[in-house]
Amino acid sequence: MPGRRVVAFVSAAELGPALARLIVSRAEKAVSSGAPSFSLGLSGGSLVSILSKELPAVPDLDCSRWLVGFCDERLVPYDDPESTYGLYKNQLFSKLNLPDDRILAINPSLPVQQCAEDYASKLSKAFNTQETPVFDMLLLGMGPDGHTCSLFPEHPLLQEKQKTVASISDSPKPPPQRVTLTLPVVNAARCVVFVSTGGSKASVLKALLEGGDGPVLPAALVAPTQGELFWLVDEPAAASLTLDVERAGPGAKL
Ligand SMILES: O=C1O[C@H](COP(=O)(O)O)[C@@H](O)[C@H](O)[C@H]1O
Repeated sequence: MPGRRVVAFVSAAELGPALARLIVSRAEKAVSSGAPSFSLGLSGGSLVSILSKELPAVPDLDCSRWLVGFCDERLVPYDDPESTYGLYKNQLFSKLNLPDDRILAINPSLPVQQCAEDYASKLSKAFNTQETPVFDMLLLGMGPDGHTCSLFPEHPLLQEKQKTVASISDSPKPPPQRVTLTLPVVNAARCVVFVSTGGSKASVLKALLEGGDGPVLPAALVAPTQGELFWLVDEPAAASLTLDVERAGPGAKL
């Protein structure tokens, strides 16, 4: 795929600081271009601990102009260990100078469909548009089944073209009720970064990046129309790949 960069790091410990540098560089680019904010969409899962370790370690990081949303979220109270917002609030946001009103979170007390509509209207307001919001950067994970956000293999939500945010009540990965950005929003972003680490991702990563039998995996449908696409992986995840992969050393700047 033209423009896609697949970058392999020896370990997740080397990948983390490079990811933090990439976020900071795109934040500086957005802010210096005169944009009112740097809009960043976070995913849950393994990204929570990577970001919670790496971002607070960036010297003098100024997040006062960041606008942070969620690529997907589980419909559980904030104090539930499955709440992505709850995890970031405790592990990351409390360590950054990120004002509360710059964080766009779901309202988990609403029924799931209303919750998705409510989150969509928060995005519309924050991005000041009735059209597709364009995030400066989205950070995505990929499950071992090839799902990303809460977009699962062979699920009808993969066909969603109108909504910016959708609800799902039958997520194959618990908890079953979630809200998720849709593919049109993901593919409108200026920069999309997948982070995939560990040997459990090796076979799906190969199928996804090199093609394979079976239905198209949700993560393979991520192809930003104008933006950059990065796959940051560690050696265990990259172990089965035969395509050309950039090898990055410590201190790599992307
Ligand atoms: O359930 C989810 O899983 C994916 C992938 O998580 P990972 O731990 O395999 O990286 C995550 O991106 C998504 O936000 C989350 O809701």
